[in-house]
Amino acid sequence: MSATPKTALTIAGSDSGGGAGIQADLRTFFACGVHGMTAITAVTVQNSLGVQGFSEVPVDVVTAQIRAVAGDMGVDAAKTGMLATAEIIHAVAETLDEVHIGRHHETPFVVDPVAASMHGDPLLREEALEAIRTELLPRATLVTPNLDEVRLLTGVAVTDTGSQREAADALLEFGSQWVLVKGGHMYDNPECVDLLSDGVQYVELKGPRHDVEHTHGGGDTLASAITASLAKDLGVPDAVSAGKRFIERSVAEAYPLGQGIGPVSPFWRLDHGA
Ligand SMILES: Nc1ncnc2c1ncn2[C@@H]1O[C@H](COP(=O)(O)OP(=O)(O)OP(=O)(O)O)[C@@H](O)[C@H]1O
Ligand SMILES: Cc1ncc(COP(=O)(O)O)c(N)n1
Repeated sequence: MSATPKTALTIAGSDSGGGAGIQADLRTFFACGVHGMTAITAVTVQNSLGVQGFSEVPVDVVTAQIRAVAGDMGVDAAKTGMLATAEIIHAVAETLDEVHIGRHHETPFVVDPVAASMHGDPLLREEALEAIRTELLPRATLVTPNLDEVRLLTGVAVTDTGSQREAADALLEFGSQWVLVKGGHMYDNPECVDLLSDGVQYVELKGPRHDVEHTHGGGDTLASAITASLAKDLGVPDAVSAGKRFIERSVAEAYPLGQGIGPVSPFWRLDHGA
């Protein structure tokens, strides 16, 4: 018998292509050595060319999955990805309080405010943005938006590292403890600069910008790697630094798959032998 590893819960949508969503989260948790658990919110029909459709999971089944694992196995850290509707967000927020997950409890909670796929296909109903602002962000230990999500949530258009700081301040107004404004979409910057802040500290995490077109699942992989480190009791700045190193290697090792955009790869962390 082995020692029980730390546990991480992802509340997100399934990607049939295996590169993003629940599948990206689980393979990242595995590569980071934590036991992954899931509450599936929606089933997408998706491949490397985009999202062809999705069906939401009934709200009571979403919340029952959270209660089932939290009540029995225990959760050391949790994250959200695709939540699809305001109704699901509302129910998830209430259930997280019930099982003591979030910034006002002991268990850290990362919100990746997924609004659309990288192909531009919507994964969140428009009216649900307000539920993310008012119900999820006040409960978040950390929120990890990309630049499109920053604009949707705050109205701030980030074009450079100066406006990244303005966006971080605007996001913190909604009540999360920390924000990470991801800079992957600042394409004219030769580096990928993500800004982490709690309103007191402003930390720029810099890495090389790899010249790869296959970055599907990059945001999910980063948020999951951070969640795995939080589950292992790292503080937020250390967990985010570890996550940034993890995604930088995973982008460098991304592979083509299908006719469109292939996934980033956490396989580098594993033993490639045999
Ligand atoms: N070409 C790249 N080379 C290295 N790191 C990258 C590259 N593109 C993105 N990153 C990093 O990957 C992470 C995700 O960033 P991004 O801003 O692209 O988020 P996202 O849009 O949610 O991701 P995606 O849509 O790919 O799932 C960030 O840490 C970012 O700096
Ligand atoms: C189920 C699900 N969750 C999240 C994403 C975002 O990932 P990406 O921005 O790489 O398309 C996705 N495409 N599908």
